[in-house]
Amino acid sequence: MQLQRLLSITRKAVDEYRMIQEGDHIAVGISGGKDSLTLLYALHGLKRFYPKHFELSAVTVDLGFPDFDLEPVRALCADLQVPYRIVDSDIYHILFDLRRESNPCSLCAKMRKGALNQAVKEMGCNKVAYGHHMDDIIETMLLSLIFEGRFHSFSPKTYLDRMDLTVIRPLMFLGEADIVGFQNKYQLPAAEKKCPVDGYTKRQYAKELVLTLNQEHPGARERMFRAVLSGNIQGWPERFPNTHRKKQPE
Ligand SMILES: Nc1ncnc2c1ncn2[C@@H]1O[C@H](COP(=O)(O)OP(=O)(O)OP(=O)(O)O)[C@@H](O)[C@H]1O
Repeated sequence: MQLQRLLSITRKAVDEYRMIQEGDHIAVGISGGKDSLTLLYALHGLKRFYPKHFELSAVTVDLGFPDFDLEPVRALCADLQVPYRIVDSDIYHILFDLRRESNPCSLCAKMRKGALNQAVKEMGCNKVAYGHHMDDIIETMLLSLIFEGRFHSFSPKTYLDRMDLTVIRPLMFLGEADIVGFQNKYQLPAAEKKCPVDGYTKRQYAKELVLTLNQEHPGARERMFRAVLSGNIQGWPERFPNTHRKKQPE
């Protein structure tokens, strides 16, 4: 995928869900993986021509995984002239050495988000951007259906009251395959994942389920995504379709 296409699809999400306002300071949450590095490129590119001016920073909560090297990410941020902060944490040590958790994902996410939001606030940002994409949204919807008995997925834009911080997900219209294509084309320095439970999670199960459903019923993946968009899911903001590239009110 070309940078131009990435920017166009990102802009569609940003416009239609009014993710960015004049004067925003947005922190990109960087895990080191392909999604968040693609997001960094997307927002860095958008910043150059988007009519609403915003500041961009980047932050990683270092979970403390052995041999996890963030130097290439640091170099990329320096190259793009995006201020970058690494926050050290003991999350790996707590989960895998002390507690020996067999299902560490939800506790890990909770601790990581706490540390990330705190750092973002300290950096003076009012928004934090996550690299979640279309397939993440579909998989989360399926997991919610199967395990919680409700039609739900995370929202494109969420205001966190207690933190006075807004979470945005500008890659929501981008499929994972497009991100892999972008990563390969632009040689993104994605850090190798070291998580012991990778590949054995419920999310992996949902990923494989979507793949199978889509193979057996071509187009099912897109139809599920459309259902999410039009599903009046609790907590989702109003969508302004086709406002893409049209002038928006302040
Ligand atoms: N350690 C972290 N520090 C900062 N931000 C993070 C961290 N981990 C995750 N994030 C943010 O949360 C998003 C979703 O996290 P998740 O663990 O689902 O990532 P992922 O799907 O593996 O994406 P990626 O390819 O970016 O690792 C990431 O895209 C990123 O924006």
